[in-house]
Amino acid sequence: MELKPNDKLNIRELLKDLDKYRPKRRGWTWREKEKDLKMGHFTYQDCAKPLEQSVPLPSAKYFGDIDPQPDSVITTEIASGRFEDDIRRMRMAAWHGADHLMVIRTAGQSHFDGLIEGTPQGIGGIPITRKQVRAQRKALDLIEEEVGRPLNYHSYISGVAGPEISVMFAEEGVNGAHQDPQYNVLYRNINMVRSYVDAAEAKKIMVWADIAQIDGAHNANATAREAWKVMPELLVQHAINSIFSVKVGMKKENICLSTVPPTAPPAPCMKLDLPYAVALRDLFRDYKMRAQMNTKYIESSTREATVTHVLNLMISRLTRADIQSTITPDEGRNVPWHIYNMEAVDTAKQAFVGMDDLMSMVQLKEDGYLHERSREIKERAVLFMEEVLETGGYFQAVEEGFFVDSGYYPERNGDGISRKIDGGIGAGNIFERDKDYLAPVTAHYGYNNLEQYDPAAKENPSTLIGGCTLEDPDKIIYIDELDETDNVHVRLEEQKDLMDTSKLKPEMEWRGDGIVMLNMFIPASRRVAEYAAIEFAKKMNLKEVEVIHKEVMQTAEGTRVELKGRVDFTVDINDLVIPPEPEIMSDDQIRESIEAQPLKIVAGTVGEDEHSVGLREIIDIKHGGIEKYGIECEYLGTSVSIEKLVDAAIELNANAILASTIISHDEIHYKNMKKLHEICVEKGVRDRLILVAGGTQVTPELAVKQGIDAGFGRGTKGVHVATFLVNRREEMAHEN
Ligand SMILES: Cc1ncc(COP(=O)(O)O)c(/C=N\CC[C@H](N)C(=O)O)c1O
Repeated sequence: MELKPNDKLNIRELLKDLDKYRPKRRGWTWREKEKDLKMGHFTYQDCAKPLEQSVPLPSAKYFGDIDPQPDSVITTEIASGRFEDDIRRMRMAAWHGADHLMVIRTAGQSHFDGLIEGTPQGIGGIPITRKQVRAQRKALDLIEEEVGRPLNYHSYISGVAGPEISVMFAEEGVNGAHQDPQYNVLYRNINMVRSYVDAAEAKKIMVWADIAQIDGAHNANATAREAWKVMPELLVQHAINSIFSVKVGMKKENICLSTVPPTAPPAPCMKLDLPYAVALRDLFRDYKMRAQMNTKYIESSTREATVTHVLNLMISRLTRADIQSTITPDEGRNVPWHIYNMEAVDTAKQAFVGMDDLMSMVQLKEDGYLHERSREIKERAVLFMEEVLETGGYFQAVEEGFFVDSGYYPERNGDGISRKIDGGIGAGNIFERDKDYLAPVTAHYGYNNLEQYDPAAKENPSTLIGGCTLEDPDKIIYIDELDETDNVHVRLEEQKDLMDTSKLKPEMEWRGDGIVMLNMFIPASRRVAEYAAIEFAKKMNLKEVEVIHKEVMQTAEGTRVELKGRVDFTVDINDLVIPPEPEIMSDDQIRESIEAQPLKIVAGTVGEDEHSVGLREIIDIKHGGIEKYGIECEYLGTSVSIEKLVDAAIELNANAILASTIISHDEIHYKNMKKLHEICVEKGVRDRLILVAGGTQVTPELAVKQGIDAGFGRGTKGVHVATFLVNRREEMAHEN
């Protein structure tokens, strides 16, 4: 299979021969930094090798459509619950610049004490199964070919089945995984002895597979009553998982500390979060930093979340982020929708390239508040660790509720998460290995009496069985489906009307869900506005209408309301009347036509409007404007009356009038177009003048309805206008 940019990824095709699929490689891939990267007019210092195909930022069009890629790996979290839909989201995210696709697991998979098989639908994420992992890794093999950059596939090796999942991930070429026994203990109440024994095994296998590890410290940020209070303990949590991983044999460049700036505005978050970020990177300078965005202080305003996340990105830029994980700005109101995954990836890309080479201009002060606060956090962390040791070690400290206490250590409020050493899920099921214990497998932690059969096997255990599944994937028992009703084939059958057909339905979470969003301002108080908005949406025949965001503009004057609702109908592409894309002639064709028959225009920004940039770009030769074709342009400036524009055209015997109509309040742009047409008719020159209007809010079809010859909207370039003028003059010559 090969992906073509204009063809959808064929899920059915992808699912074929999954039993024969083998991963192309093992291990994590970091971005290739390119020093002095030249793109367009600019040189970048903190960027990586560009993509071969991508979706640039909207404003890239002003800079020759460049799409510089920051040097940090960028993560997007994928969580729809249907892996077949997630694959499309992964492709979109990869085109927007994500190279770390992190797949959230279905709720509670941590408590499954074995592997799940097949393709059941998940809740808030997918049940991580071999088949789903294979399908997604196989898809990423194709997607990385089309964007031209390796893509890291990631999910979680936590929970009761951690070791089993780590083996499956190693077999399936998974590139990154969360693995932190503290997560099991604190947040999933899995027995701590079991969790550390399992973690040793899982990490050993991750080492073999070169899987990059992300720890679970970020969870304390989200769980603590006041996130900034757990900063000392977070350093301790990072230390525990990091050194445990090193002891198991994990290399430090694969140990990624998961760190979240703990606060968000209106707190003075830079003042609170930057010292912590500095302290962390100071203590753990040999390890990788996986910067996460704040998920705790996030509400239903995607705007507010985005600003908070840009501040988080600034901390990353001021310190270090080897992996920049992104949180969708709609995290605070529902399961992330794919359009917001792209927003989050774009926010990271945009902020990072916007802050390119920042540290060549600014420096973090090494004295004063920043230094003192950072040092104080480290001191508190050391004291915390010392007390853990005094109290009898980690297990004892957990039992005494040391962790996620709402006090700022050494302040204690006695409300930490306490777990019994002999309690929790999986308690009491750790057994000492017998003297003759043997496991002929390549990656295995601890006592393994291989010499009893072959002393040489100690270096290469699986030689005893001719290779285990890590050497011989044909030994993997691949199970296709276990549930005949809850699987991807049933879902695809349900969706068949919307796949490979001309029928379209809007979607937010899943293909065919019909979900749309509405944004409206209601001039009423919050409660009234909410219920009025629902009523409007219902009258628009939306189903299951739900308000997903309310924002007071002023308590009495009005409220902004965002809603979601469902449409039940489809639109057939074949029924759409799509006007042809404006054709453009080659530069030479235009020049030849103008040389053969000179063309003169008058232009101005009409009405009481001072915007001039857009029109100048359409006209001026230095912007690739129409002057470059030899068209003679008489520019009358801004705030030009319609009458003056027409009189100038008559006086100069021009062929055309170009009116810039940027302001669109009260449809003034269309009113001015209508007036332009009418004045030309009144003066008896309408049939010899080409009338063109342009502006960012101009819809071509509506412009022509005002009587002018053409309207040009956002993104128009000189070549579009020049092509139109040449063609329209030709038409008029035939008409007269
Ligand atoms: C160490 C660890 N293991 C497993 C899980 C989740 O695993 P279950 O939900 O199946 O228990 C988590 C959760 N956080 C990861 C999402 C976060 N938004 C992130 O980007 O890190 C975790 O931190």
